[in-house]
Amino acid sequence: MQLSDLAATLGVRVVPGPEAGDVDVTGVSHQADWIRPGDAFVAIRGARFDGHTFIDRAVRGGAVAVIGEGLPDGATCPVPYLRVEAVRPALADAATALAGRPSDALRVIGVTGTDGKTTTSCLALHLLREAGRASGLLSTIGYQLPDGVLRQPPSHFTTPEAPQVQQILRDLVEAGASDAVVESSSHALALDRVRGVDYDVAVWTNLTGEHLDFHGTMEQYFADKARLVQRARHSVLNVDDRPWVEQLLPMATADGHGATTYSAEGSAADWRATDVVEGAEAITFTVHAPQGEAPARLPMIGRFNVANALAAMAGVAATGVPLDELVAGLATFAGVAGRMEMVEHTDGDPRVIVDFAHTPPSLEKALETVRVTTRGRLWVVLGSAGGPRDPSKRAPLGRVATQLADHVVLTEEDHRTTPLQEILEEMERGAREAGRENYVSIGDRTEAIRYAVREAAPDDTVLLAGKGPEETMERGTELVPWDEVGEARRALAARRGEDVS
Ligand SMILES: CC(=O)N[C@H]1[C@@H](OP(=O)(O)OP(=O)(O)OC[C@H]2O[C@@H](n3ccc(=O)[nH]c3=O)[C@H](O)[C@@H]2O)O[C@H](CO)[C@@H](O)[C@@H]1O[C@H](C)C(=O)N[C@@H](C)C(=O)N[C@H](CCC(=O)O)C(=O)O
Ligand SMILES: Nc1ncnc2c1ncn2[C@@H]1O[C@H](COP(=O)(O)OP(=O)(O)OP(=O)(O)O)[C@@H](O)[C@H]1O
Repeated sequence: MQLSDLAATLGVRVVPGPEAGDVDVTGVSHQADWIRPGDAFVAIRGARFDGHTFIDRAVRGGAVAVIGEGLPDGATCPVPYLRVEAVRPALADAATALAGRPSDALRVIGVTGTDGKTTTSCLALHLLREAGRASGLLSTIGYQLPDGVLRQPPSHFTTPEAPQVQQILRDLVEAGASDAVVESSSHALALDRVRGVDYDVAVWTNLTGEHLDFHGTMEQYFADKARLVQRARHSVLNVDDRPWVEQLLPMATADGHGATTYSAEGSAADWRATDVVEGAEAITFTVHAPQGEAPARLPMIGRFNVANALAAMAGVAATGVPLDELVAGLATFAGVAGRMEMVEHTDGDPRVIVDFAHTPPSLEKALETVRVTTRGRLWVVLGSAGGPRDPSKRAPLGRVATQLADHVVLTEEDHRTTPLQEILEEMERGAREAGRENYVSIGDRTEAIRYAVREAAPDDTVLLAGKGPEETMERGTELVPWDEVGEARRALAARRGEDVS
């Protein structure tokens, strides 16, 4: 694409560099180290750096133009400069145009919400594939083309920046995909990372207090997430997500857009689940849909996964897949790593479950649902993240854990540069304020897991909460490899007296 055409797309004029004449722009990046020859570099003023500082590095990497909100006083640019009003929308618009607007050629289902995004996205992908659609996924766990291989984009976001989003959608189109599921975080919606995505369907799971360190207030968090529902031609909304659903419905149906509702808790809705039976390894229920009703089996544990299943089914149904195919697809879902993942065990071992719940509401739901299928006592091992993460959830996590589990082991979870002792004390305070004393604090997570697994009886369940599938632990400024399921396996082996040194 010629730079003059890109400038026209962004509605701005080019400030020429020392060389006269137009240039061909072949890509775009906001990260100087990722620039390939022919790219435009987008200079973002961030929290830590001004991207303009990296112009020389980007040009050495082959950048042929720079897009930004204005050069710093006295600075010059060795290549043409496009001055825009707002740099993040420009990054998205440039990336979308350069990728050839790939989402126009796809049916796109966007999934947002505080909890359940990844599970719902993976379920939706599975249902689409079982219905015979060549489909892809962009999610916290990585991205998948129709070949089903899980790949990682260069930055580890739920939803990466616009150039990667658009590149992945482009790759999907080139790989022959007809459908895409895009897990769309509130950060991505607020920071215009998905601005160029043309959503056919928006799926909303729920909204609870999280990420307020970024959004500031619940109202802003809601408004940022609601952008997805406003943009999509059809929305799938959770009527149990009060009070937000009342505000969402009119937003979703403005501009002649459609909406369907779902409820896993027996409320009136287009999609409902009744006769829910939670088993040790699967949940069965009757699904009531606009097309009729059918018995369904979901091979997962966790009552909230009924809501995720309804959300995914309603989202995929909105793209034209019939109910019988959805129900058949549900029965063959293999689950998502680190979400209610059961660790294999032998007779005499307690049941150990690894789950990603890291907010007080999701921990509450996780403990409630695990309790239903626990014959003996319920243990939970958990921590709370430090550094920039919201400190206000530490005491509620301590309270919820000690109120709903019989035994609680408080431990580390990415404390970063926050003193671990400070986090443990806040969680202990939450427990004490609830009048609970059923906890111990063991800072080292390996030791904490070994303690709970060793002390638990065969009928007990040990829930390892908060780390889920994460592959690293942030201790101080150190990033150490982490494998929660591996830790659980070694703890079970140690309990059986095997050598795990
Ligand atoms: C709050 C937030 O989202 N900030 C984002 C912001 O960072 P920042 O303002 O600190 O940027 P900066 O590091 O000062 O750099 C400014 C510019 O210089 C560039 N730069 C910087 C250094 C360098 O060596 N070279 C270079 O080119 C950067 O690429 C950037 O364009 O812009 C950066 C560039 O894209 C993002 O990496 C960064 O995400 C931060 C690291 C982050 O933690 N984001 C998380 C919280 C996030 O997005 N999470 C959501 C939700 C997850 C969930 O649902 O749980 C997600 O979608 O993952
Ligand atoms: N519908 C739901 N309601 C409440 N809690 C849920 C729901 N679905 C999943 N959870 C809990 O949240 C955890 C994370 O699930 P999942 O990864 O699907 O959500 P997410 O929204 O993608 O999370 P994140 O934004 O942190 O990546 C699960 O391990 C489970 O404990």
